[in-house]
Amino acid sequence: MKLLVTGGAGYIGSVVGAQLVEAGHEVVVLDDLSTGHADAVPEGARFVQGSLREAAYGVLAEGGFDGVVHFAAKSLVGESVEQPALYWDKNLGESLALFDAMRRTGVAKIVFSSTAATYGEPESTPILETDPTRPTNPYGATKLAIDGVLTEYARLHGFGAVSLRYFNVAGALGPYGERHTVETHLIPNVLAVATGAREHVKLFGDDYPTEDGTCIRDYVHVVDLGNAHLLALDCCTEHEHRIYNLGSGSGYSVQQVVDVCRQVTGHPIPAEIAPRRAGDPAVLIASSEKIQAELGWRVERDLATMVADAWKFCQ
Ligand SMILES: NC(=O)c1ccc[n+]([C@@H]2O[C@H](COP(=O)([O-])OP(=O)(O)OC[C@H]3O[C@@H](n4cnc5c(N)ncnc54)[C@H](O)[C@@H]3O)[C@@H](O)[C@H]2O)c1
Ligand SMILES: O=c1ccn([C@@H]2O[C@H](COP(=O)(O)OP(=O)(O)O[C@H]3O[C@H](CO)[C@H](O)[C@H](O)[C@H]3O)[C@@H](O)[C@H]2O)c(=O)[nH]1
Repeated sequence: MKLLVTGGAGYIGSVVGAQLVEAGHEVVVLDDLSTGHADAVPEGARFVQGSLREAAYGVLAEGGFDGVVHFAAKSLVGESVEQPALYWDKNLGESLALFDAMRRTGVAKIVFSSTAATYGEPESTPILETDPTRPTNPYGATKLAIDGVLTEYARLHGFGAVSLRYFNVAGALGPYGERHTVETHLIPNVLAVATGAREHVKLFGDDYPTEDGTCIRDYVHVVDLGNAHLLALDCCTEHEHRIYNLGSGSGYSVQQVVDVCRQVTGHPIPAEIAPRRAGDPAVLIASSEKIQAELGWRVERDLATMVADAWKFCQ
């Protein structure tokens, strides 16, 4: 397939872009480099620098595209609370420009990066796709709105769309990995202590109603996540919008993640208990049974592998 990969200079887009190239697809990356890096664009992909609003139509109008894999977004929860209008404009507004460009150029197939943040604070775990969606921050609200637009565009314009709701993505694929200038994610922050870039890691809260008092999350290896995209591309069916959770179904506490990082790196990684981070749910675990049953997706890499691969990447 000839695919437009938006956000292919970012963390997940560069890894999955590399997997798409490896699988034999022709990949064109569109990225404005707002949080990505030009040298992260996967080898073998063509790179167009620009925003979705400025450049998506021009690229798709070249012709020959079979589909779009849409990673481009702003995704810092705290920033979204401080600047909600920026998130509505950049996430929903720019996605609408992309979908309009697809409609005008007759490209109907799309796989979209949705998020666990669309669910908000869960009533029960593991979280099912049919559970209530009550985002607790503008980031999650913009992603939920884009999911809603895709449902309508499938019905009204014949899009064949798949939204993948990622839980906590971690790990790397060789030279492609996570290097955000503003890093909020746990594993890269913990590993930054082992590389010497930070003195210690802060653990945000140890008084949650969990066994060790720290938050529990469901981590999924970015390569397993990429495999789900390959399967999703093959199941995009006109007039249909499917939504799948992507997680491992297992939860690890912040404290357990730090312990795995200590084992993998052999570094003591000093940690300091800090106040809770606003808006963090105590436990987020996905049920990924739907994508397993319908597409045959399987998790093949465990937390130690995610940490080991991220560690190789950041050394
Ligand atoms: N990292 C996670 O754990 C996680 C979890 C759930 C969902 N997601 C979603 O996955 C996607 C990728 O996340 P990531 O961690 O790789 O983020 P990232 O910031 O590393 O990558 C996003 C890329 O999109 C580009 N971009 C942003 N807005 C753009 C625009 N309007 N036009 C063109 N390019 C633009 C950025 O420059 C960057 O290269 C995002 O949609 C994010 O919301 C990530
Ligand atoms: O330096 C840090 C960083 C994180 N944490 C804790 O580690 C856990 C995981 O935090 P991350 O920031 O790595 O991930 P989140 O669970 O907050 O966020 C993930 O899930 C969200 C949905 O809830 C969004 O989808 C988001 O993009 C995705 O990264 C949280 O309890 C957080 O408080 C720390 O203790 N110290």
